[in-house]
Amino acid sequence: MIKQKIAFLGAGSMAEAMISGMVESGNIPAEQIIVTNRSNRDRLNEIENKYGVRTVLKDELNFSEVDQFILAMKPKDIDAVLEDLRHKITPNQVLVSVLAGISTSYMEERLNEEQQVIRVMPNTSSMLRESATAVCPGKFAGMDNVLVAKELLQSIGEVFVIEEDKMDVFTGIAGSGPAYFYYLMEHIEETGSAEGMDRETLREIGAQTLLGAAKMMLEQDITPSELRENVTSPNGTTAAGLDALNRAGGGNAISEAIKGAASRSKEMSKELEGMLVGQK
Ligand SMILES: NC(=O)C1=CN([C@@H]2O[C@H](COP(=O)(O)OP(=O)(O)OC[C@H]3O[C@@H](n4cnc5c(N)ncnc54)[C@H](O)[C@@H]3O)[C@@H](O)[C@H]2O)C=CC1
Ligand SMILES: O=C(O)[C@@H]1CCC=N1
Repeated sequence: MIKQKIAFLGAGSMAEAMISGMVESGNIPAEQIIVTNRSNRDRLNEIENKYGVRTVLKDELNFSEVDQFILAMKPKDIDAVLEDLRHKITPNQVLVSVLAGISTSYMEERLNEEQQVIRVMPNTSSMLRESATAVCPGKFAGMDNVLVAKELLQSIGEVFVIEEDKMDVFTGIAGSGPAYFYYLMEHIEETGSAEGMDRETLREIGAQTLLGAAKMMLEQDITPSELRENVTSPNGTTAAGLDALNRAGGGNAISEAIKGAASRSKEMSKELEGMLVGQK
């Protein structure tokens, strides 16, 4: 059971997915989770009523009672948040950031000396405790706090400790990844309904097919290529489908999606730095 007190700075969709999974897991009591935003009390009330966590506006937060802050605002708001936190936090407190594209050094440089920062990348499947989450400690993060952050994140899915230079591609694969599968499902529904099937049934069929394939990959000791070959009879339907997929550039499209998201992630800290220079 996690004993630390956690405060979410930000109460949007990513924060809610994490809160939901954490509370559901029972690994941390809801009363040890405090959720804040800038001014939207209705949203805080909604979160409080749904999950039983404590909520306050950010300016009402008692900073000294918090062990780990989870930064869950948009990347564009990071400078204002760090400027505010710099004056309020102490070196024994930890900042866990879910922000895409914002490096640990970007945050460390804008805080007081030797502040503990941990960069993480969950995804919205946290809500069902099925996230694939990356963790990457900054250079001042203490091992005991990294372990607590890991334990917290394990309550919302699988955790992968990775090096920071892999964080952008991880974001392209797993942070943004659910959207690619939803996009795939949108096309499955579109195509099936054009053939006269109803969308609700198609959603179940598509999702079950995806879930089955995901479980085969996780639970069988076989590579995806071998699994694909096992589905593909010579001169059969799968061969025809894969051939059409290749001709339409399916494999390349997936690579390009990951590279596009990763390159956007790389760009984001730089863009913020550019914005600051531009303002001077
Ligand atoms: N949505 C997703 O699938 C994922 C999002 N992320 C990251 O999570 C972060 C949040 O994303 P969303 O939840 O989608 O955004 P969102 O726009 O839904 O939520 C942002 C929240 O931050 C609050 N906020 C802004 N400034 C604040 C401050 N100074 N103090 C406290 N709260 C403040 C806003 O009021 C809002 O509640 C982003 O940085 C994103 O890169 C990471 C992984 C996946
Ligand atoms: O689209 C974004 O920037 C965020 C980060 C990963 C998923 N959503």
